[in-house]
Amino acid sequence: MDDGKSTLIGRLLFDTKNILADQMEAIEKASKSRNDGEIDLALLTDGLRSEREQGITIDVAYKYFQTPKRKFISIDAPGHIQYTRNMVTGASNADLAIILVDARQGVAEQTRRHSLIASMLGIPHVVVAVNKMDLVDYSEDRFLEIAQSYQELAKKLQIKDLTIVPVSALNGDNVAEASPNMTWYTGETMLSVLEKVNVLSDQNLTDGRFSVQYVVRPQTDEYHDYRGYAGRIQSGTFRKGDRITVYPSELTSSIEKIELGGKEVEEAFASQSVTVLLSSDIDISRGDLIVTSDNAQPILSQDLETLICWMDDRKELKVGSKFNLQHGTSRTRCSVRSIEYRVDINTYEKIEEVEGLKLNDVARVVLRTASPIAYDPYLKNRANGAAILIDETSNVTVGACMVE
Ligand SMILES: Nc1nc2c(ncn2[C@@H]2O[C@H](COP(=O)(O)OP(=O)(O)OP(=O)(O)O)[C@@H](O)[C@H]2O)c(=O)[nH]1
Repeated sequence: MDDGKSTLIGRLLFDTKNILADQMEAIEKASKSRNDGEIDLALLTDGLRSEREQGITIDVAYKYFQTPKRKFISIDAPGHIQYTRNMVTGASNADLAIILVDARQGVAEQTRRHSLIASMLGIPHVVVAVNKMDLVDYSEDRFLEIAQSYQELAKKLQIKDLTIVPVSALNGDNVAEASPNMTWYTGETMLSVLEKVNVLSDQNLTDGRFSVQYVVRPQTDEYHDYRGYAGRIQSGTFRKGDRITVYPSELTSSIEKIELGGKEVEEAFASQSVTVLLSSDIDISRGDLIVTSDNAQPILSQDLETLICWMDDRKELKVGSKFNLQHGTSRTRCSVRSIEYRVDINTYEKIEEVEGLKLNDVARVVLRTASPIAYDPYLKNRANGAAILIDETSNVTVGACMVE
């Protein structure tokens, strides 16, 4: 909290000229009414803050910006512990996580928690912004001290690609432009890291997974033979003629037609929403998973070993607790068979013999589902390896699961 998240995002938008003239005017006006009269870039993201103060539950805030090299979506995961839930839901399909550290405080509990979650979520690239360098006289020694303690943490979490940048979000040092105040730093600016990071290799582009959202069956004579399956491709590519297997039934067929935005296409790939028609009439319903037969197949099972981030502040997760498990478009009941261990947030050690999970606890939990689900291990396929736990009575999301 208050590490400078809003200011950093504001600075990125400002320096990359992604702020509209009218927004800028409003910010200048609002800043003038404050005592120091300096432009407060945090005001850009402050719509969020006033909502939060009114106690309205906000979900993840998305901000879009671009440079000549790339388009970005920034997902704001507010820093307070209670907001970890937003971080989990927002971050499971993120390519890169920026973790902010206040240079005066160094690596804090929140840094450890967010880093653990980034690593659990398999976010492939982590950039640590050591912020407020202006408040520590742009000291190289202070930066190196923080960088070293973060590197130790990163090693334990097996974070693969790590970059640590000293910045001042307020003044713009090393955000989009190299800092004249930290000539000892010879690495890249934050923006240049964001622009160069290789994200294509992070997606699973081979294993076709398509979770059926609707069965399309127009009730008119003209279309009486039409039977399409609409949904979003979670991973991989689907081509006309591909052999497919449907889960959980394991019935097979092949793709006759793919429709994208009302037009027929030869192929479609991850994150596109399409309607698929098959060459034979097999029984498929909402929640089924269509898979390309010639690639790796998912695991079909009722027993799931998962890493869970528990998000309920009222109830604890206990052995025997029952939930609805939402995986892709399928929903099934499940119960907790065992809690193997909980992860200590400070040392990342495994604590065994755990009675129950409290808000924000991260643990390894074995679940048993009422009907089999077709999943992939999360680290192989993030889209088809993640699921959420839903409270049966309140219908609220109470846990995020990464299937192992
Ligand atoms: N001196 C200095 N102050 C900064 C810097 N970055 C942010 N601040 C100040 O730190 C305070 C908190 O900044 P915010 O951007 O609102 O922090 P936040 O992390 O978004 O805070 P929450 O939204 O409450 O989680 C503000 O007063 C900022 O002006 C910096 O690089 N240097």
